[in-house]
Amino acid sequence: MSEAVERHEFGAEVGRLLDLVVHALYSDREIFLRELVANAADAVDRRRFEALTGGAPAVPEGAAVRIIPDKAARTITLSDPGIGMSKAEMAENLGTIARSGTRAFSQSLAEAGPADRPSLIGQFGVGFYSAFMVAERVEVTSRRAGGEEAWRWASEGRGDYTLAPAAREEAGTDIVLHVRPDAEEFLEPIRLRTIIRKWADHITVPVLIVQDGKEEAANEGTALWRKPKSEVSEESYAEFYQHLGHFFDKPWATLHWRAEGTVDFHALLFIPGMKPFQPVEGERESRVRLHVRRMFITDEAGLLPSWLRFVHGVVDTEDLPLNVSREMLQSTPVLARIRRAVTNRVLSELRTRAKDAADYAAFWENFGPVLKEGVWEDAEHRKDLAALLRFRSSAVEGWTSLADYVSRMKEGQEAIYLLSGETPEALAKSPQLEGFRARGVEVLLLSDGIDAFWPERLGSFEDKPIRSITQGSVDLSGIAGGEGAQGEAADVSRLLPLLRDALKEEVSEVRATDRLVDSAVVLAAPEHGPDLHMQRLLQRAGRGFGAGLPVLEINPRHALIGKLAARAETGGVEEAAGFLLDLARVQDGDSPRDPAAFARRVAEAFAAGLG
Ligand SMILES: Nc1ncnc2c1ncn2[C@@H]1O[C@H](COP(=O)(O)OP(=O)(O)OP(=O)(O)O)[C@@H](O)[C@H]1O
Repeated sequence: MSEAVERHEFGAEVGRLLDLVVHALYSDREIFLRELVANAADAVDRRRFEALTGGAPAVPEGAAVRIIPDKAARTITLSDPGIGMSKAEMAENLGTIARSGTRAFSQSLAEAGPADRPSLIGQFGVGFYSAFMVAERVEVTSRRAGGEEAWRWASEGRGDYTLAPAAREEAGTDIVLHVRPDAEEFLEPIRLRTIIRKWADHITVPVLIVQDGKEEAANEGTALWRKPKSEVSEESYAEFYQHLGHFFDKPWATLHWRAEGTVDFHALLFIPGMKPFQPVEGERESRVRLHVRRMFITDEAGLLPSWLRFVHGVVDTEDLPLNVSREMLQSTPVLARIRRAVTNRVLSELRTRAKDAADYAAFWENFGPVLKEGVWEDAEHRKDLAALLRFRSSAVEGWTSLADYVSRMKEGQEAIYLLSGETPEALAKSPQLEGFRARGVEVLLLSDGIDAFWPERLGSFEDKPIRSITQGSVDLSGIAGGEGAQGEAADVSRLLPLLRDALKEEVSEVRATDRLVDSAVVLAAPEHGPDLHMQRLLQRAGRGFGAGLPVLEINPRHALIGKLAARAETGGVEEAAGFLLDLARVQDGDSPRDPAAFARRVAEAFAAGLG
């Protein structure tokens, strides 16, 4: 080994990951080619874009990814004139795992069925390592576009890799795979061509297989989105969709159209039929790809608002110059027009599909929470989005819409009521619902994180105000039908001031309520300001201070309150006051202020009850 060769350990997780990739995906080994060709084509696209913006020398005429199998040497070489990698980039990109750890990957691998496994490689950004499924040694020689030196990275896929100075005339990357004895099938040009056809046909950079000095195109490279709809089969759409987003199912919706007029573009968009393994919530920006006259420009043009970031696809326009710069992408009215058109088209598709409740539910369960973000942050589309929302409800099974809720509202009911919290199961059992149930008034049950936020922004639907039932006092007396709370109400006029006094540090008000039936107490939020769920979120974020104190509501028809009201004459309700507050907290899924003391008291009471 020459002195210039540096030996490096892999980042801590790489070794284990390599092992996982090589063994778990053995039967899908052919995807190594898809991954390496996709990386090479990406590198060409990236160089093209950097050249436009002045950073890198232009991509040479006739740029292509070349695959060169050599039976005698038992190697496969992939060569691309792309952006290349500097020494530091090689160490970073090929020696560590940037995006996600081994644990997340192996967990997903364990959960996924065999058919789904190949797509995980792409989703976790570990495609390069799939080379070791077929190679016992991998050498990567690369020269960064704009750089002077070339470096060679080499590894046998065990604990370490080496980096050494190398030579390469032009910018780009060569990857040499020393094929394992059990993977010789991949030295056959025919086998390679079949794999490219299957996995990489849509790659717009030409992919050539080189044999005996002759080059043969392996991919069709037609831009699928520019073909007329009638010429594209469902399978081609599905393949392209799978290739784009590393999916393995069928898209829930395929939108393929050509816009002509004020702005000219082709678009092919997919709404996935499944949630990606990487939570959508993590990534905020739309990754729809922008092409100009077929050529890939960027996937960071924000072609859709972030609340539609689950949509994948391509928009290809004639109306931008090929040398569009980053600054221009931000300011050009052409893109603003495309954005508007594309957003509206997706919304109209959702509206149409929402007419079939079962079909729409499949979409809603995957991406509903993301769509709700739009109600919160996008004033322009808020109204449209409100009609697309779906909810669990205290009155009906399955999903329901705001329009359906309004159609079921009772005579005299003024508002759309909702309750938000952590899980649908806990919400359905909440004592907050008792009075509403007794009067037959429906309440929408919301359990996504974003639900604490958007209802306030929407404010109303079809002129009916939207109200959280944990906020302020709720007056249900004007609603027709349902008798509400039964039984005699105790006189709590003496009890209330005593409770207020005992709890003055902890609640802003204590009052009688008729919204309870079986429970003795319940907490509510003050009329103005955040509702209870929001208060809890604020508290957890360490911002409870601004949230204000809750209101304690007591049920004068409950035996416990009746007995305390009688005791109020003689005093001694301070201790009971704390207990009532704890009781209300526990009902909402919070901890009592002193859990041990609370538990002791409940045990004593239970024992007394046993006689
Ligand atoms: N031929 C290449 N030319 C330039 N850079 C490359 C090349 N191949 C790989 N890289 C770099 O190495 C990184 C790691 O590649 P890998 O396939 O493991 O993950 P990824 O490409 O980030 O993920 P995904 O394949 O899911 O998009 C790439 O992001 C890229 O920066």
